[in-house]
Amino acid sequence: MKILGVTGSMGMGKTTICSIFRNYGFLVFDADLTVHQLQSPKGKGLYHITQVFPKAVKDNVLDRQYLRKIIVQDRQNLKRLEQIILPLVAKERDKFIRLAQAKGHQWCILDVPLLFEKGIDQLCTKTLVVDAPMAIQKVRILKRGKITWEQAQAFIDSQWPNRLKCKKADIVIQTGLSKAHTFFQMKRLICQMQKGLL
Ligand SMILES: CC(C)(COP(=O)(O)OP(=O)(O)OC[C@H]1O[C@@H](n2cnc3c(N)ncnc32)[C@H](O)[C@@H]1O)[C@@H](O)C(=O)NCCC(=O)NCCS
Ligand SMILES: Nc1ncnc2c1ncn2[C@@H]1O[C@H](COP(=O)(O)OP(=O)(O)OP(=O)(O)O)[C@@H](O)[C@H]1O
Repeated sequence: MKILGVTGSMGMGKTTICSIFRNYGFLVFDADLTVHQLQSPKGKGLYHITQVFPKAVKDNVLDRQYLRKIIVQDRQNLKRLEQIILPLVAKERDKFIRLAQAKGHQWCILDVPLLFEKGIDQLCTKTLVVDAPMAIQKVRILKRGKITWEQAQAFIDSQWPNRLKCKKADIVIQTGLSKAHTFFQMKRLICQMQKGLL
């Protein structure tokens, strides 16, 4: 089975293009969603977070706003959080890959924001980076209203710049124009994948 690693900075369009893959029947592993599941009240990560950040969990619920705040105050807190969560994400990802293989899929897709930073590209047959101009990225993030630009920058700065990722990737999908333009690029790519041309 071939593995396509999908990545890109915050708000570049990873979720959008992965939903196109799903619509075409591909199995997609979503690392951000897995993090959220691991941090849910019954998730395997919550207890460990409580040990390192006692104030971040109240009544068995993770206070995401508090964590975002302490990450902006001290970027080492993001590293500490990664040390707890990323090994658990890796276990879930490996399980997912084994399942996709057992189901006989030709390809499986890994949607992982830290694909290059954490060397997960080594597992992939091909890599894809989703890209858009930074001005568009900023508008998208602020439009969601979930986090401030200062908070967003703490995450963006801890990732490789998107232009570096684009240089390293086998495939780049541009999402700065219309959704129709994104869909057109995706349709061409999926056609190549299905025909075994990639
Ligand atoms: C700090 C937390 C609790 C904030 O939760 P919140 O719901 O507000 O944000 P969410 O998880 O939706 O992430 C927001 C954006 O930040 C990006 N992001 C999350 N963690 C990181 C990180 N360690 N480095 C760079 N970008 C990150 C996400 O890809 C997304 O684009 C959460 O992001 C977290 O637990 N991060 C650590 C886990 C991690 O490293 N995830 C990376 C993906 S494998
Ligand atoms: N041409 C386009 N292609 C893809 N997404 C677009 C396009 N135009 C606008 N968008 C919008 O950009 C927003 C960000 O996309 P998306 O949530 O897929 O990014 P993401 O990379 O998954 O972000 P994050 O890592 O922060 O979760 C979405 O609201 C999406 O609808």
